This record gives sequence, C-alpha cells and structure tokens, in this order.
Amino acid sequence: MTSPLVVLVGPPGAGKSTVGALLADRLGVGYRDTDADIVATAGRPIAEIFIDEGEPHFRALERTAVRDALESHPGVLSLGGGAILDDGTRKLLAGLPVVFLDVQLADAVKRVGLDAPRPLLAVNPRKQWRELMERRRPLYTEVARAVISTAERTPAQVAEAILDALELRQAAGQTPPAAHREEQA
Ligand SMILES: Nc1ncnc2c1ncn2[C@@H]1O[C@H](COP(=O)(O)OP(=O)(O)OP(=O)(O)O)[C@@H](O)[C@H]1O
Ligand SMILES: O=C(O)C1=C[C@@H](O)[C@@H](O)[C@H](O)C1
Ligand SMILES: [Mg+2]
Repeated sequence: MTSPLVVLVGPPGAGKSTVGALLADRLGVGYRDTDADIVATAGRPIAEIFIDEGEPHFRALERTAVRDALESHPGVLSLGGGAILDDGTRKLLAGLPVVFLDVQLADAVKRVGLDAPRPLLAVNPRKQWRELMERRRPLYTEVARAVISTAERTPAQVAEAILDALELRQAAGQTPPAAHREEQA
C-alpha cells in the first residue's frame, strides 16, 4: 500500500488545490483531489449529485473515493471540504500526515467569493460558511497532524510551512525555491 505523503483538509477557499499542486511540485510527486475523482467516477458534477441523491449519498461516494486514493496515491492528496464530517472517512485518516489548512471567513470570501456553485453555500453564504466552520473546526483539528494558518501567507509560503511541519524538507531538497526566499526577505 502506498499512502500519500501529505493529505490536505480544510474548508472551501483554504487553498487546498493551489497549495496542493505547489507542494506536489516541490516534492516531485503527483497531485490528486478526491472531488475530481468523484466527478470522474460519477460522470456528473458534485452539485448535481447533492441535489439528486442528497448529502449522505455524496458522503458515501466520497468515503469510497478517499479510501481508494489513500490506497493508491503516493503523492499529495486534497479532500473535499466536508469529507471530515463522515465518521468512516475520519477513521481512514487516523495516523496519516493530514494537514488542516486554516482560513478565516474574510480571506475565504476574498479568495473564492463564495459565489461558485457550492451546494452547501447556496443561500446566505457568509452565514453558512461561518456555521459550517464552527461545526467542522473540531473535526479538522481532530484528524490533523499539523494545523497551518493560511492568513498572510502566499500559497508558496503555505507549502513551505507544510514541509517544515511534517519534516518533509529533506524529501523536497533543503533549500526553499528562489521565489520563496525573495518573499521571506
Ligand atoms: N494563501 C493564499 N493567499 C491568497 N490567495 C490564495 C491562497 N491560497 C489560495 N488562494 C486563492 O484562493 C482561491 C481558492 O483556492 P483553492 O481553489 O486552492 O482553494 P480550495 O481549498 O481548493 O477550495 P475548494 O474547497 O473550493 O476546492 C484561488 O484563487 C487561489 O489562488
Ligand atoms: O464543504 C463541503 O461540504 C464541500 C466542499 C467541496 O470540496 C465538495 O466536496 C462539495 O461541494 C462539498
Ligand atoms: Mg479545491
């Protein structure tokens, strides 16, 4: 079994896709996203699955997608924002190098606008996002080996903070890339 070097969790707008791709580049490994896996397997958009079959059905599909990816993807893996709500999915994550990318509402709004087709944020997205985070924060924290704040950090800086937190710097080569050194100066 080849499990991922890093598993990213966090709410919409935390930067999972952006940081995940950068991190995979730094580590010289592949990047995978279970939302994309679900869409590819089902052949339909996530919003449609939510509307037609409901959230419990989606979470079951997601649990299967997470299990498959954990068994077969040795690189960087991002999970859907709500994957940690499912007990079975949380159990699958036990003992793995999971990173919770933390973000505050104001930054999430700036980053994703909260107007994308996200089924759980369709009505009154700010209020929904805040309530969703209150409910989820303990679960993100429970599964995480490291919690990384994304406030006032560029995606590249977040990726470097993850390498440090998981002690992966050796796997990525000792020196941060030139762009990051400039950002730090
Ligand atoms: N640390 C950051 N600082 C500023 N902007 C960022 C940061 N991280 C991500 N972004 C920007 O925020 C937007 C959302 O990022 P991204 O799509 O990676 O989030 P996500 O966690 O994958 O969201 P989703 O749950 O919707 O898949 C992108 O435009 C990205 O460039
Ligand atoms: O936060 C959530 O519950 C979700 C986030 C997305 O990544 C998708 O997995 C889906 O839209 C549900
Ligand atoms: Mg994403």
